[in-house]
Amino acid sequence: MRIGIPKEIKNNENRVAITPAGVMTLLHAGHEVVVEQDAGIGSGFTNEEYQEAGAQVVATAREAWGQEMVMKVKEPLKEEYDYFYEGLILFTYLHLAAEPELTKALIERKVIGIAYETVQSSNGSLPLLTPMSEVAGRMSAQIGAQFLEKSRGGMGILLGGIPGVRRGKVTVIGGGVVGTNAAKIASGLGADVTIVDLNPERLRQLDDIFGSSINTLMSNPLNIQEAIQESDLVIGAVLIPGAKAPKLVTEEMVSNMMEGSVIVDVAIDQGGIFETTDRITTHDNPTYEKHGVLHYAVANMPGAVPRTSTIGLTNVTVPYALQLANKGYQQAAKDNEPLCKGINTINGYVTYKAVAESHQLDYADIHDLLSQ
Ligand SMILES: NC(=O)C1=CN([C@@H]2O[C@H](COP(=O)(O)OP(=O)(O)OC[C@H]3O[C@@H](n4cnc5c(N)ncnc54)[C@H](O)[C@@H]3O)[C@@H](O)[C@H]2O)C=CC1
Ligand SMILES: CC(=O)C(=O)O
Repeated sequence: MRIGIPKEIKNNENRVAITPAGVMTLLHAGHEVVVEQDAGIGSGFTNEEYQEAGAQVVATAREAWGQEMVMKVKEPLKEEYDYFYEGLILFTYLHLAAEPELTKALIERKVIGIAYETVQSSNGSLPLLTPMSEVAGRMSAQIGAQFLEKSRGGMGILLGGIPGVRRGKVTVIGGGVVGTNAAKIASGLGADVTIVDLNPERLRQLDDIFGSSINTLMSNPLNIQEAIQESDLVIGAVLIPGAKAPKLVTEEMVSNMMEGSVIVDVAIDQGGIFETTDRITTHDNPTYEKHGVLHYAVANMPGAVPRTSTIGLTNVTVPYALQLANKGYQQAAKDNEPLCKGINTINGYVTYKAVAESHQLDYADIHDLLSQ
């Protein structure tokens, strides 16, 4: 199969969908890889390294997009929809529940859209989301700590406090991969951390992992309201796979938060869990203020640490890309149920229920379509 790797064009998105090592893996299996010029530069991989690994380096995005399968990092932007064609296999983050126009474009052009974030193992884990959630979770505590500084717009709190001065309070809503990694870094910085989750079993696991160094709370509106009112930093880390994020924090709750406190809504890529995170921000202009609270809502946080993120991402995506390329997407999906769950659009149909529900579109069962 011929596999194209375009350069990412989102604001400050320096990741790339494949490393030279990944190119070699695909080449050894008999495939061809076409990389857009400078696609890897932001992650520290030169055109020469891709050529030495056996890739063809091309001058334009159109050439990279003109292959049988395209691997990317971020969901395509409007400028890229024009490259879609019937039968293209697009393997990337898609976050379609929060992207009505992209969903429409994929359906109209009959693209086979396979979303990294909905590839799901039988134990419910999301293997192609996990490494980026680890990165974003760790970053969220660092970023929150920075924006609490007075010069960055925050109230001037040091998360770890000092002897004689109280530590900062951090509430993390959602105790999965992002939440756990946020809590690790925040408690490492010395903050007083509370994790809120809906799943009692997950709360038990968190209690086993962290012991008495963090607090756990059952997710309900009252607990959330009380926890965030006294928090300096609140991190949004809830996910219902494939679905639009639930708005768990109302505007009224935000209006009762302390002046100069900070919200980092990591779940913004699925629409965000705060009523007040009503827009996506960029690395260039990452925050805005509402009700005296600083809001950070960047949807590609790992793009800021591209070297770590690209290697972490491609470690997990390349084995799946290899299956798609070796067998074709139909057989690969039939043989591998977790990969099958990644298929969100095919031949003009939406095959991920939560995406169809988000946009009131008809849903088609992928298994029925694959057996036709
Ligand atoms: N902004 C960015 O750059 C990035 C964003 N993300 C996003 O971060 C979000 C979280 O991802 P993961 O941690 O990997 O997901 P996960 O599936 O590991 O964790 C989600 C957690 O939310 C909990 N949850 C569900 N409903 C809840 C509720 N009503 N109240 C409290 N907790 C609830 C679940 O029990 C689970 O523990 C996703 O939207 C993901 O796409 C991930 C990486 C980068
Ligand atoms: C998960 C995602 O969308 C990202 O890493 O940018």
